[in-house]
Amino acid sequence: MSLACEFRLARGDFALDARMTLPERGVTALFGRSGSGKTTLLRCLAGLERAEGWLTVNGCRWQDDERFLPVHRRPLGYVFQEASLFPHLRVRDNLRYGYRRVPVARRRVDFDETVRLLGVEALLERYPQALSGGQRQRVAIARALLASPRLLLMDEPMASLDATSKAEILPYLERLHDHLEIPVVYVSHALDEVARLADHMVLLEAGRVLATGPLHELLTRSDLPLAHADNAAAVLEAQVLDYDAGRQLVTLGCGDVRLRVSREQAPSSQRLRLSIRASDVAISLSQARDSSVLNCLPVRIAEIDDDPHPGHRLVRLALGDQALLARIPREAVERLALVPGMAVHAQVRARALT
Ligand SMILES: Nc1ncnc2c1ncn2[C@@H]1O[C@H](COP(=O)(O)OP(=O)(O)OP(=O)(O)O)[C@@H](O)[C@H]1O
Repeated sequence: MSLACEFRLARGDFALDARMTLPERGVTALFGRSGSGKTTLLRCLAGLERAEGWLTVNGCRWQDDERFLPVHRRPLGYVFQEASLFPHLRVRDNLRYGYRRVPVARRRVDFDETVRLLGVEALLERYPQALSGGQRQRVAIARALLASPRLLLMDEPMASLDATSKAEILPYLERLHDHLEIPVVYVSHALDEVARLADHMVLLEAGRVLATGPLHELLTRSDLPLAHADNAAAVLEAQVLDYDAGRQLVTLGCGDVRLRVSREQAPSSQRLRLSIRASDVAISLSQARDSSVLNCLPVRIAEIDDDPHPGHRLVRLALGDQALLARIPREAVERLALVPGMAVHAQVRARALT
């Protein structure tokens, strides 16, 4: 366990009352609708807000009833919506600024490696005003990492970017999973972004933690709002097993399950994250061999729930030890006499996210 906290804070009508424990590495998404308290909680972690409660990071007490480590003494990186680089310094000097302030013995990152990780090698001699929004954010992230933080906080780092810049920066953010050995707390209210980047999730509602856990679990829990969203989707981690170049078809393994995805090439990383939208899953009683859908998987019905669209029902399906969601017409549930516990087949259109 690497980060645990409990915070209470009142701001006008709003009250934060949050307790959470985060894993020692990986990206945790702080997710919730606007005004649920994501930024406030992030600011409490940073010491920018003086909440009541306590915070332990990596075994060190940063805050409790007796002590309060001020923001400048907390070894953390903070990336804001808008990159705040020094305009009068070249990228290289912006990056060196935080790096040099850390004594050599306490440095945990290599300058060149971090520059490569964020792909900013070619930008080092430029000034911030000569960078695109996405490039500025990559420099801001590199600068935060070069200060050897024990915790990286990111507050909607893509919120001010257009779609092209978002697409450009996403692969770099994805790389953070594999390379960083510190917890990353990532604020977002975009489900698609979270599905792509996060490993864990803390779901906030009106200042309280509604649920916390692995991303794939929270996305498919029918007692939580995510499963009922219009773009509800399950996320699976899969490994490339085979690539048929002629047909541009990748076969992926996810536990004992085999899935196929159309793709122009198999990724060199060999690991893929798949998103399977509830609206892209159909159910059949037998294995449909005369369907154009690439995947027809044996599954078991775990739960049938109401859906916000009254003509539909939300069906949770157990696929090995993973879960899928299917949004299917109410009429089909009746006609096929679907009930929990039943073995059926899921016709699945999967999208590779990476
Ligand atoms: N200084 C303050 N004084 C009064 N109310 C505040 C103050 N700071 C934040 N709030 C209120 O606290 C609530 C939580 O705000 P916060 O910015 O943490 O939410 P959020 O989930 O990050 O929202 P968004 O997604 O819109 O950024 C909001 O209702 C906000 O109006």
